Amino acid sequence: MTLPEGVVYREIDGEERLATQGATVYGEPMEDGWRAWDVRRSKLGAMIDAGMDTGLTGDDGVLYLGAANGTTASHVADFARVVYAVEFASRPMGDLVGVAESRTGLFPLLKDAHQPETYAHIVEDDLDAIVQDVATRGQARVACANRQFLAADGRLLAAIKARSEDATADPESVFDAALDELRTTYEILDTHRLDPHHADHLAVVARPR
Ligand SMILES: C[S@@+](CC[C@H](N)C(=O)[O-])C[C@H]1O[C@@H](n2cnc3c(N)ncnc32)[C@H](O)[C@@H]1O
Repeated sequence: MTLPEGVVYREIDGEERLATQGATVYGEPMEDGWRAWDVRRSKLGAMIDAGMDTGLTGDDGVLYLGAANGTTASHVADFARVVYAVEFASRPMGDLVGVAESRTGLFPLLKDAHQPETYAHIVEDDLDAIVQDVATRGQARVACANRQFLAADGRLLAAIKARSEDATADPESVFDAALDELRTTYEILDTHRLDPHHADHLAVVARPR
């Protein structure tokens, strides 16, 4: 497995953990400036830990959709060149702004990921990756609407939460429908169920068509 530069496995508190270097954010164990990246609390962390090829190399340009209070976005900002972190709820945004204070490449944007035109003047083009974890209805639609920011060889790294689309439907049929919609805009490179840490979530790696 190739980890992005700036992401390592190392022993923290006597346990081999995925880790990045930066200021603490959510009370995660730390050692020598390295922060344990809790894969139970981070879908991208779980994707990397599962050995998925994310295409991230370190020093990446990233658009993060659904940044919440910055648990995962902070780890990405520890190794990426720039992270545009979109979140539409004001409460987690307050925390995210605090997280960005110690990370010069992290730009919190209080925006709706369904409306990329409202941040297209801020976010640069030709980004290396879109990390998406919006856990809301229309997850494939969000990914397709934001494709414009990706470089031709960029990667969509999305976590699709079945229950956010339909709480009663069989997750597999929800995932099939989401993948079909994604295929209108992306070529699917890999998928992986994130159970048990993230129940009924499908991780997707894709590139623009
Ligand atoms: C599961 S949480 C994200 C957790 C975060 N990715 C992490 O690992 O630290 C989903 C977040 O997406 C946000 N969200 C949902 N729909 C959104 C939208 N249309 N635009 C922006 N943010 C959205 C929610 O407010 C919530 O904070």
